[in-house]
Amino acid sequence: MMSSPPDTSKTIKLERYNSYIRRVTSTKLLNASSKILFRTTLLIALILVFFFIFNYPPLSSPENNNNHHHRQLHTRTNFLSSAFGGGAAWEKKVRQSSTPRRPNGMSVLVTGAAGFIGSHCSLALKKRGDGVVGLDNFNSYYDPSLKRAREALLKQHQIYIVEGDLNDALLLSKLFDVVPFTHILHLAAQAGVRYAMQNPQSYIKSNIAGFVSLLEVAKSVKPQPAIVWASSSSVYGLNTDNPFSELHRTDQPASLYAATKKAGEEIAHTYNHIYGLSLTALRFFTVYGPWGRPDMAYFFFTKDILHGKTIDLYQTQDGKEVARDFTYIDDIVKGCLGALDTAEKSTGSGGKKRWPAQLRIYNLGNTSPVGVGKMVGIIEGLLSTKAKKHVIKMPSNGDVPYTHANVTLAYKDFGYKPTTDLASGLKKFVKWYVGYYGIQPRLKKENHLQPQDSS
Ligand SMILES: O=C(O)[C@H]1O[C@H](OP(=O)(O)OP(=O)(O)OC[C@H]2O[C@@H](n3ccc(=O)[nH]c3=O)[C@H](O)[C@@H]2O)[C@H](O)[C@@H](O)[C@H]1O
Repeated sequence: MMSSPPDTSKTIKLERYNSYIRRVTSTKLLNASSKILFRTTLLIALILVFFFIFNYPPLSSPENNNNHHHRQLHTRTNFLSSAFGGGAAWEKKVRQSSTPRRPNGMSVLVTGAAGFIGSHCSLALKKRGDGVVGLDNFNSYYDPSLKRAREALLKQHQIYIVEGDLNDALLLSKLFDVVPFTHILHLAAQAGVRYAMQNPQSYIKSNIAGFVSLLEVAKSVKPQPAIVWASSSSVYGLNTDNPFSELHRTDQPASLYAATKKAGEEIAHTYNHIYGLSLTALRFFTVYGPWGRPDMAYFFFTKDILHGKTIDLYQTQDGKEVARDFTYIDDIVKGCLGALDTAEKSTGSGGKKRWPAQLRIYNLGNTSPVGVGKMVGIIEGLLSTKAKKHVIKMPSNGDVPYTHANVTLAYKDFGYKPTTDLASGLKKFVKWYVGYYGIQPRLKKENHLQPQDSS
């Protein structure tokens, strides 16, 4: 008799049930362990964030940490440091470059260090043993490759230029965290009188907003640095008294460029008055020389004459030649260093002044104006090439007919005495120009125009 098959349905059901329980349990276990993993990761992340916000090791002097505003900026910059190449290696470069090599040497932040006057002043400061760190945004107002070449020259002298903008308050604050600068030589600006009609906002951005951004940081740090900065002969505008004295009126600017420089002088007054910042404005008069600015007339006249291109020579409305108190770069550098050397310490702390601080304005010119026709004549002689001239009435574009500096005040306070006449200065410029651009013009032997590499 065939026995009936055993009834397995119950066993199968039980096994299915068991395997279902096993699957559910293992999934639950898996879920539980991922939850633990997720929560642990979250906790670690929170601890890290907390650590970075409140416990990041301070880079600044202990005084800085007393300043709440400054500390807030400081904390935020730590997060951004990678954005502008911060970090240990960056800080080391900044520290090395800014360390003075002479007793009681200065530690100077030079803004616009890749610019014409900025690069010359940085080199002069470094050569005499002061510490220098540059700041420059390398904008393309004129050929940035010239700015890069100046940067390379400074690098050969162990001067580091930080690439950044004046309006980047976090970067400025970070720089002061790393170095307690004793001085700022503020030369970064949107220059050029006529370009202001093409790009007015760039003047507001650099010369007003950028200046205020720098002053805001300078007034907050402890100790506050002393500031020497570039104003301009153009502030005399429509003034007709001659030679221009610091006592003459400067409330009639002829260009937006001049207006922003004049505004800078008023803003400087405010920061001196409220916060006790020591501020010195230098009114530069048409500065020229090796490594100069390609947007300036002497520079592009040289280029155009060499290329056989016609140049425009401006005349006043009544048919007179326009003239400038052209000032050679080496004289200007001496003036800048003299102003830095006689700058007194700022007097503010914790957001207000403790007692009145120094506030100064000086003309730095050459004291002997030269007509643009004569200037072109000198260049023609040096290049042994006749210029193709197009004499026109000065367009109404912000230009002024005449500048002439009285420098008595700068002489009295720091011995400023220009010593280079236009012919000698232009000779040095042309030597540099033909060397830098690798040009061999039909040089007269007697001009001795062998290329040189710097001034
Ligand atoms: O002292 C300053 O504070 C300023 O100096 C400089 O301005 P300026 O004195 O105007 O120099 P610059 O342009 O070289 O013109 C020189 C002469 O050539 C005449 N000029 C100019 C162009 C032209 O095509 N033809 C011409 O005759 C022109 O009429 C003038 O007579 C700086 O650029 C400026 O940034 C600011 O720092």
